[in-house]
Parts: sequence; C-alpha cells; structure tokens
Amino acid sequence: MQKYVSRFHYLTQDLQHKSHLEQVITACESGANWIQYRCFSKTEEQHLDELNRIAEVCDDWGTTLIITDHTSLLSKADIQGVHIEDLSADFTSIRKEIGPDKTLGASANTLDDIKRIAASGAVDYIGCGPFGVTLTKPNDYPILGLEGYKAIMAEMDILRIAIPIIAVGGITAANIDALADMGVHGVAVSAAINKSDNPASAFKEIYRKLH
Ligand SMILES: Cc1ncc(COP(=O)(O)OP(=O)(O)O)c(N)n1
Ligand SMILES: Cc1ncsc1CCOP(=O)(O)O
Ligand SMILES: [Mg+2]
Repeated sequence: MQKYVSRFHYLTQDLQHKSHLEQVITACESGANWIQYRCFSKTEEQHLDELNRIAEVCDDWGTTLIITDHTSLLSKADIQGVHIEDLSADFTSIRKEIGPDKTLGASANTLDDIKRIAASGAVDYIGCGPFGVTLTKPNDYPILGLEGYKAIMAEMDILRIAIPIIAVGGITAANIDALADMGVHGVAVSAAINKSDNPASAFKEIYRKLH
C-alpha cells in the first residue's frame, strides 16, 4: 500500500533549553504536517510519557507523528509510524511486527543502501544523507552534496526504484530550491530550525520554499 509521505519532515532534538514537547508545539503552530520525535536522552518510561503528550498536540493539529527507533512504542501511543536509523535493520521483520498501516522510514547513505531497502518492499520512504555538515548526528559517512543526490536520483530512475527520498543532514532554507531541482521528494530538517534564534520563523521560511 502506497502511503502519503510529507515533503517536509521536521525532527525534534535533545536540547538544553527547550523540551521536545515545546519544539513540537512551535512546529505545529508554524504549520508542520509531519514531525519525527527524535529523542535519545530519556528512559523508556519518560520517553513514553513525553510521547503521549506530544501525540495529543499532534492529534489536535492533525500532524503526522513518527518516532525514531523505538518500534515498541508504536502500539502504546497515538503515532503513525517509526523511522529506523539502523542501516542494517531487518525491515521485512519490522514490517511484520508493526503491521501494514504504520509508516516505516529507513536511513541510507548510498545507492546500495537504497537498493537493499527498496528491495525489501517494506519501507515507505528513505532518509538519505548527509547532505552537508551536521553536528546533530556526526558520523563518518561522506557528504553527498547536490551532486550526490543528482547521481542517486539518476540511478534510481534507471533502476525504476520509486521510493520517496528525503534529503537529510545540514540542510538550511538556502538549500531547499537546489535540492528540489535534484528530484528528491522532500527534506528532513532539525538544527537549522531548533538552533535558530527564531525557530518558528526558520520553520516557516523552509515551509514556504517547499509549498
Ligand atoms: C527523515 C530521516 N532521515 C534520516 C534520519 C536518520 O538518519 P541517520 O541514520 O541518523 O543518518 P546517518 O546515520 O545515515 O547519517 C532520520 N532520523 N529521519
Ligand atoms: C537524523 C540525522 N541524521 C543525519 S543528520 C540528522 C538530523 C538532521 O540533521 P540537521 O540537524 O543537520 O538538520
Ligand atoms: Mg544511520
């Protein structure tokens, strides 16, 4: 079953000065239709508690809520899907576990990752990056840049792989037009919004470029 996948994935992050719930409220008030709750600083109990509060806000605003990694929480809160960051995850098993209706996202860095994930037939979209330098999730993967996405999209076209690609990592409003020209389905953004002096305005700037 093909599912709706937003062109703008807003990701919360662990911050000293603003809770995930506060970040979600700002995003919803700014027009978010898709939020990924990406939290690595809480116990399972705290995580579920905050998730339920966030889910209430998202329900009020009609915003799709995705959780990062914690597949087991899918059945415990009013959320619509899970994004798995483990590149080597068994997506066929995860799909069996979560059932057909929940949205399942995966991460990729290369065309080979995308081929493998797409071949599982279990995943609804792929977050592919990093586009640029990011401190949110530092790793050793090579930066793709615009040319990287161009090459990946061209190869996917040849191979007739149609899964939506979401560019991620180091994206700011200044990159949106060029990334859209590369043919990606959408973008995922965290720091450029959350660490901005004015997150609501940073969110809206990106939103306007995508809509
Ligand atoms: C939409 C979306 N895309 C990607 C990620 C996570 O990507 P991640 O696995 O952290 O990136 P690399 O490790 O591959 O650089 C996400 N959470 N959401
Ligand atoms: C989940 C994830 N993986 C690579 S970057 C990132 C988070 C988003 O990056 P940024 O904070 O730079 O927008
Ligand atoms: Mg990863």
